[in-house]
Amino acid sequence: MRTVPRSGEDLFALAPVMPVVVLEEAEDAVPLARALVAGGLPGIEVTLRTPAALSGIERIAAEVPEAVVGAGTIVNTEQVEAATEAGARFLVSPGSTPDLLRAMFDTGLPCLPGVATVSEAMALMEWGTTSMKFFPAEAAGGTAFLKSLAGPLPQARLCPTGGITRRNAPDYLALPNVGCVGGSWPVPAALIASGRWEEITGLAREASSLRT
Ligand SMILES: O=C[C@H](O)COP(=O)(O)O
Ligand SMILES: CC(=O)C(=O)O
Repeated sequence: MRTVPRSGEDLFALAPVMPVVVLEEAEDAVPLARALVAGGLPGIEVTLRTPAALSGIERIAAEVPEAVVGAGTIVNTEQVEAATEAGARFLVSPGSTPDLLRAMFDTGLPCLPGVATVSEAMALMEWGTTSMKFFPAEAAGGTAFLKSLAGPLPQARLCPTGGITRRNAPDYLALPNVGCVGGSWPVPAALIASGRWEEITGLAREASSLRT
């Protein structure tokens, strides 16, 4: 069944962890997505950091209807267009600039623009959104930053990413302003490169049971 996320909150509701994928080979996209879905992680962020990323998004969107594939590491307006054309169902950026935000929101897709400061979170709320990525989470203050942010900006809901591990993820997920966490730990490059899909399903299963 195809799930259609309409908001950042819908993305947060998919699973406690959003795997952040760096795809070297487009052929790996479909088995990887199937492995993640089988482990309970249907929301998948494929970062636009490799030449294979857009083709990978296209393949997942076409062939794995149970997955909700989005594009990450969007840093310019051309990538917004390319990701949308490839069939991305949500858009993620590591940071926020006015031109990028306008292009992302114009698509009508759910978006998680990146913030690392209080002013950036406030600027995003002026755009009318309370759903955002907190990047780079560990380097920019981690759980202490999020606890402080919840005082003045309790409406902001974030997906911390960058330095999250299976060990510190529960500390983030316990916070009321964390919608989900993002991380590469369920999708290690070495396991993808050697096609060890069952091991990835195992990591995904462990990640998907982190909360509740
Ligand atoms: O830049 C963000 C990463 O792709 C995800 O962060 P991580 O590798 O620290 O989990
Ligand atoms: C940090 C992240 O998720 C991104 O590169 O979009």
